[in-house]
Amino acid sequence: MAGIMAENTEVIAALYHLLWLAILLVFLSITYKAVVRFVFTYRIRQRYNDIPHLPRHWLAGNLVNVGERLSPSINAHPDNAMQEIWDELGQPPAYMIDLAPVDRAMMIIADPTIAEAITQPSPEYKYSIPKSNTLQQITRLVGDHSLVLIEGEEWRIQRRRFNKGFAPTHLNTLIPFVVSKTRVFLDRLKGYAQNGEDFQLKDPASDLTTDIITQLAIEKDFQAQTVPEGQGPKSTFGLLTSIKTMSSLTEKTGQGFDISGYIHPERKAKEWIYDRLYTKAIYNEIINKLPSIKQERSTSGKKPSTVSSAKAIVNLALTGLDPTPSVLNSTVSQVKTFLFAGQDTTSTLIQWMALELSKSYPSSPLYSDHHKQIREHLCAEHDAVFGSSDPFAALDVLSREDAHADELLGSKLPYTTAFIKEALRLNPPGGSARLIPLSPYDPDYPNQKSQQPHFIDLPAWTHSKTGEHHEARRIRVDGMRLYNTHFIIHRNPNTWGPDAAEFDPSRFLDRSGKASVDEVEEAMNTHKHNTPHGNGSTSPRTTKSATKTAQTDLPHPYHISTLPTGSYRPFERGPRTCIGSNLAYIEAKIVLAIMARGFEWTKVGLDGTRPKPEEVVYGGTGKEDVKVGESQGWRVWSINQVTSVPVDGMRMRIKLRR
Ligand code: HEM
Repeated sequence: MAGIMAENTEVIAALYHLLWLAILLVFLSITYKAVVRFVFTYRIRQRYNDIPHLPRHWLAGNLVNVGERLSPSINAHPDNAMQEIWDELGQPPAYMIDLAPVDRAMMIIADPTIAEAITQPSPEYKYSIPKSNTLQQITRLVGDHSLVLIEGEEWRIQRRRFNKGFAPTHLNTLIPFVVSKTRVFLDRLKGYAQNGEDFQLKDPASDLTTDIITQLAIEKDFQAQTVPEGQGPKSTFGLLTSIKTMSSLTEKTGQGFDISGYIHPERKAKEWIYDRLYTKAIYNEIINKLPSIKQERSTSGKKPSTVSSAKAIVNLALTGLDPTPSVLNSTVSQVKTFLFAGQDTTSTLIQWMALELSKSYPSSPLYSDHHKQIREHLCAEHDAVFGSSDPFAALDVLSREDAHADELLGSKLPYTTAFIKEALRLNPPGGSARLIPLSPYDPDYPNQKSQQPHFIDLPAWTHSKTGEHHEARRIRVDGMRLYNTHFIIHRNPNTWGPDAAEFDPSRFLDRSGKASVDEVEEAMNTHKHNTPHGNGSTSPRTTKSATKTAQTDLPHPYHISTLPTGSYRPFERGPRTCIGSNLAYIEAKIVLAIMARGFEWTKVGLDGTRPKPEEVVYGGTGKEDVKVGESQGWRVWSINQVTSVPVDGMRMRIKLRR
C-alpha cells in the first residue's frame, strides 16, 4: 500500500513538473511572439515614413482611423473607403496604411507607373512580385493549386497548360454556344419586359455567365438560366448552389475586423461541407471525362492537331498527361477557379453596362444628352454591322456559318468595344494585391532572411487641396502589402483628366472615332514589355504622370494613347494578367448587341427612380436600401463579395424598344 502511495506521489510530482514546463514553454513562446511583433511594429514605424499616410497613433498606427472607414457595417467595398482616404491625403501617387501591430503595412497604389512596376517581371521576381497572402482566404473557393494563388514554376507550368483553352482560336469555336445561351438570356429579358416588373439584372446575367463558363471549362450544360431555384444543380446541395454558397461564405479581405468571421462555428462547418461537395462534384466530372480524352488520343494516335477539335478546357489541359493524383488535383483547382472567376466578374460588367444605357433615357434622373449620343453611336454601329431591321439580329448574324463571327466580334465593333472598356474602367471588379517579405527578417517568411531591401519610385506630385509640391523619391516597400487599386487608378484625374469620373467611350477610339480596335489595343500596349530595373528596385521606364502631349485631333484630350503605360488595367497586366479577358469581351459584346437596341432600361431604386415606402426594396442591403441610399447620395455603389459587385444587384425595369 505504502509502495503504491509513493509511486502515485512520484507520478503526481512528475505531472506537476510537466505542467510547469508546459506553462513555461507557452510563456516563452508568447513572449517570443510579442518581441517579434514589437520589433516588426518598430521597423514598420521607422521604415515607411516617406510614404504619405493619415496621422498614426504611436501604438495602434492607423488601425482606428482607417478601421472605422473599412468597417463591415458600412457595407461598401474597401476600394470606396480607400478612395476617400486618397482624396483626403491630396491624391498622392500612393499612400500607406499602417496596421501594425496587428498586421503589416499596406500601400494603396493610385499611380499607373507604380502599378506597372510591381506587376512586370524583374530579375528578382521573374513572374512579378508575388501575390499577397491575404488571397489565401479564397483557397477553399478556388482550390489550393489555383492559378490565382500559386507562384513560380508551378504557376508557369499550370498557366501554360490552361492558356490554350483561352486562346482566341479556341474561344472562337465557342461563339455559337455563347450566342445560343444569349438567346435564352434574351427570352428572360423579354419576359421581364412583358410583365413590367422590377428585377435584379444580376440574376439573369450570372446565370448566363455560369452557363457559358461551365460549358467552356467542363463541357457541361447545367442550364442555369432555365432550371428553377431549388431544383437539380440549384437544389440545396447542387453544384451551382455550392459555388454560390462557397462564395458567400468566403471571408472578405480588407473589410475591417469582424470577429464573427473568426469564431462562427456554423459558418466554418458549412464551408467545410460545401467545399467537400463542390470539390467532389468537380472531381467526378473530370474523372468521367477521362475515357473520352483517352479515346481522343488513341483514335488520333497523337494530340489533337488543333485546339478547336476538343472543346472543354479540361480536355485540352489533360490531353497527353497521365492523370496522376497531382495532375487531377491541380485540374480540379483550375476548374473551380474558372467557375468562380468566370461568373461574377462578367456578370458585374453586364450590370454596369446596363446602368450606363439607362442614363440615355429621359426617364432616368441621371439622363444626359451625352449618354443619349453614346447610345445612338452604339446602335448605329450595331445597325451597320448586323442590319437595322431587327434589334436582335446580332444573334442570327453571329450564328450564320458564313458570317465570320470571330472577325465581326474581333474588329468590326470598335465603338462597342470602347463602351465595354469604359464600363470596366469606371467599375473594375478587382485589383491586385502583392506582398514583398520584410528584409532582413520577416516573421511570416523565415526563409527569406537574405533578401535585399526593395525600393520603388514615388513620382513627384502636387497635393490636390493645398497645392504643395512633393519631389519624386525612392521609397522602401519590403514588408508591405502592395495593392493595385484599379478603382482609384482608373478614376485618377491626374491620369485620366478632370472628367475622369465621367463615362466616355471616346477615350478608347482613334482620331476618326471609327478605327479598328486593334489600333487602339496597339496604342495601349506600346510599352507592354516595360521591365523594371534590378538591384532590388522596381522602377518603371515611364515615369510621366498624365504628361499630356498636344494631340488635339484625338477624340478625347486624355485619350488612352497619350496616358502613362498601365493606366488601364481592369484585367491586370504583366505575366499574371487575367486568363479570361478574351472570353469576357466575347460575352460582353454579344450581350451588349442585344441590350442596346432591344430594350429601354430604367434603373429602379439607387441611381434611379426612388421607390415608394410601401414598395419592396431588394438587393444587397434589403429594405435598408432606402436608408443607406440616402446616406450615400442615392447612388449605386459596390460591395465586397470576393469581387466588387453592385450593391443592389442592379435593379431594373425594362421595355422592348422596337
Ligand atoms: C470582366 C471580366 C473579368 C475581369 C475584370 C477580370 C479581372 C481579373 C484580374 C484583375 C485578375 C488579376 C487578379 C490578381 O492579380 O490577383 C484576374 C486574374 C485571373 N482571372 Fe480574371 N477577370 C475577368 C474574367 C475572367 C474570366 C471569364 C475568367 C475565366 C474563366 C477569369 C480567370 C482568371 C484567372 C484564372 C486569373 C489568374 C491568372 C493568373 O494568375 O495566371 N477571369 N482577372
